Amino acid sequence: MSSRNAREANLDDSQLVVVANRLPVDLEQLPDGTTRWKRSPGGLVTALEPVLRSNKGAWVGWPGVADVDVEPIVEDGLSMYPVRLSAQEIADYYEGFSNGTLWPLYHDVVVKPVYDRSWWNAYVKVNRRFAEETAKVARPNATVWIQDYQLQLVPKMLRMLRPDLTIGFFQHIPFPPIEIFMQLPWRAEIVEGLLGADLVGFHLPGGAQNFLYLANKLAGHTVTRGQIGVRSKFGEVNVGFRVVRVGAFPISIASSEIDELAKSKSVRARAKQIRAELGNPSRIMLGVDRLDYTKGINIRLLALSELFAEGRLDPADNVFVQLATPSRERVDHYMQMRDEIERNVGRINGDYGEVGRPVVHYIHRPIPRSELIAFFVAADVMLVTPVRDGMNLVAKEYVACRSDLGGALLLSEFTGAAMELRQSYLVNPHDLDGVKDTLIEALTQSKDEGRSRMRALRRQVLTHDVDKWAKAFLGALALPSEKS
Ligand SMILES: O=P(O)(O)OC[C@H]1O[C@H](O[C@H]2O[C@H](CO)[C@@H](O)[C@H](O)[C@H]2O)[C@H](O)[C@@H](O)[C@@H]1O
Ligand SMILES: Nc1ccn([C@@H]2O[C@H](COP(=O)(O)OP(=O)(O)O)[C@@H](O)[C@H]2O)c(=O)n1
Repeated sequence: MSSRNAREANLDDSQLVVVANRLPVDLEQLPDGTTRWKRSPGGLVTALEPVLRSNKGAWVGWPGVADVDVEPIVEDGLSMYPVRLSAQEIADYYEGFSNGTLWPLYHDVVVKPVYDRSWWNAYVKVNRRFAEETAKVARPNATVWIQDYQLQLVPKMLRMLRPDLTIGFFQHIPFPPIEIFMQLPWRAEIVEGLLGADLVGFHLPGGAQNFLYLANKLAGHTVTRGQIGVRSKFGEVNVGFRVVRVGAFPISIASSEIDELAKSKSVRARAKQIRAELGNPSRIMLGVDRLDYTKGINIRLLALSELFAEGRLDPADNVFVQLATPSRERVDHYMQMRDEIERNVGRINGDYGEVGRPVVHYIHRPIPRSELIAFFVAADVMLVTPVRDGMNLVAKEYVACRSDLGGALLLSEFTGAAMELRQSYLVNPHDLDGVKDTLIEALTQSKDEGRSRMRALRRQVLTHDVDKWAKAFLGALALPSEKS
């Protein structure tokens, strides 16, 4: 990594500043006391890192560990400005309010959100720190792009500190139905916080529409009435002398880069080797997720175990590989879910595996990108079964890897990706019989059916990449916003 201290660099970069809870790299403290940087988990980083590197911008975020002072660094044209968080702030702001309150609330209250006033106070305090750090880094009249639910108060706080800036906000998780959002004791503060931006973006028109309604109901502003489109027909909120635009911008991946990587000889060879290592089964099923209760991993396991039990799938000839990145490991619901998943993996292998031939292969650690791509190339059916997901980039990555037009994508209707990937095998993850039947359909599809579906899916993913997403958002942010 060719890095140098950002303060020594010519800071031409602070014209575009991304502000996100995490930096794209996490500082890892090794047992011998030394440290090294590793890639941060999750789709936000997957999507934004290539955009920012090519724009030579700056990134303000937490370096992933508590109580460390890290100097700003420049790496391959990207300047990174670490925000220090204490262990208590991580517990209250990140694990608490962000992931114990907002995450479940915004994901259809799939587990019960906790409303804790001290977590809220920490959220306000940390959001203020992010706003202050950003105010120091951004050049005069710069564009600042704030990311996600952890930082919803930053737009307003930053506008108060730096009225010269153009401020965009993008929400990477679903924006919930109004009646669910109304549970939040601090609902008006969140809506007011977001309205500090010039443009508030969501993956789907539905989320944008919900927010527009709340801007009127909770904050009392006048708003436009028409239906919001995809990258078009933005809604508008009149906030004093300003107009705040509201729009839908479905995020994506660096499609051609992944397509190229997946076509490489080394990845093809590794995919073959993976199949051989798995005992050359006739079908490989794959799941790739952060270990999160929204991802519906247990639904897959349950569907599989019932199909084995009913004799509709032969455990001697079908394997399932679940690659799971550790995530939010100190949050209660995540600990419970991990225990449950690991119990189920053990049970299925106990019931249907043989010595040296498990039916479920479960990896709970991050794996290198090229290895992940080889798994996508090897998989006959990709299982993406979240009960709710903002987008789900994994589904798009799988499609980008299948230039051979092989494979099948089984996709939950409750992901943002389902709006675009209509030719996948769509399922309602709450309907277990439906999931089982559709899985059998995907496993037994004819070659022609599979090729025709994959061709259509690839057309979508390759023509709508992350660059298009960023350009659409930044283009809308650059539109003049004075009241006419
Ligand atoms: O930072 P963590 O707490 O470890 O979590 C990782 C990221 O998870 C979430 O990702 C979301 O963004 C994706 C890209 O837009 C989207 O495809 C996915 O549906 C979302 O769940 C979270 O929103 C990020 O802030 C986290 O960094
Ligand atoms: N074991 C895993 C699982 C996911 N990932 C990556 O993490 C990202 C997950 O993004 P996503 O949009 O599907 O979901 P979130 O984790 O952001 O909620 C994708 O880019 C995956 O390729 C990984 O690198 N290793």
